[in-house]
Amino acid sequence: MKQLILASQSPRRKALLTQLGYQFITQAADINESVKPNENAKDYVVRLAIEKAQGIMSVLPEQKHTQMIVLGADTCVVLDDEILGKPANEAECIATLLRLSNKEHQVLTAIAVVAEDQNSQEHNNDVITKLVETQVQFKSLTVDEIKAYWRTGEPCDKAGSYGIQGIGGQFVTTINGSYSAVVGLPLYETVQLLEHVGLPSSLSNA
Ligand SMILES: Cc1cn([C@H]2C[C@H](O)[C@@H](COP(=O)(O)OP(=O)(O)OP(=O)(O)O)O2)c(=O)[nH]c1=O
Repeated sequence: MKQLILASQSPRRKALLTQLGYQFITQAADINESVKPNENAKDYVVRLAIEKAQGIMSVLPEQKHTQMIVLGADTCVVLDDEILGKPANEAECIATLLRLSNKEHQVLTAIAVVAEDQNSQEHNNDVITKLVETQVQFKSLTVDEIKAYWRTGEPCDKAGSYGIQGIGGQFVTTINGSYSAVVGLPLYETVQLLEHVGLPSSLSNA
């Protein structure tokens, strides 16, 4: 038997994985999200996705007849090679959204799947990853508009201070890439990785 665990506290990731028809449980991974010196954005999101998945795998109790499979993900917004994180307060939200205003930025989402190696005594678990990059173009924003957006409460827990799936969707003029990746979990790539570790999608006969 296999048990899938989503290493996330994000309601959006939970909803997206549910949308695919997978049975899973969630467990929030508590990791240090600071960027390492000289670490680029792509390396950063991949490292965090792996650390979230491995962090949960390392605290799971061993099950005799069940193989544990943990999925972790991380999303960040990048403008001119700079990572724009979640806003700590209104001023940071305003500063971030003014920078995104009338420009194109990148949203990077990495996913990592760690599958328990039941034959190994040393916990040599396999890790596989995917990185998805999406280009997002914003309309021009005014400070008043951004202040009103902050008051909705939507930006506070979102990378780049906006949610494309919510009220913030009206800022986006075009997107080139994966919508689900911007929200937090790329559906196509998630199925690819899960199928690779023996968890077929609900549409597969495998
Ligand atoms: C750009 C963008 C980000 N986001 C979200 C996705 C992520 O949940 C969040 C980025 O933070 P993450 O650190 O990737 O995830 P999280 O802290 O919400 O959850 P966990 O680490 O437990 O998995 O921003 C949106 O919901 N919509 C958007 O349009």
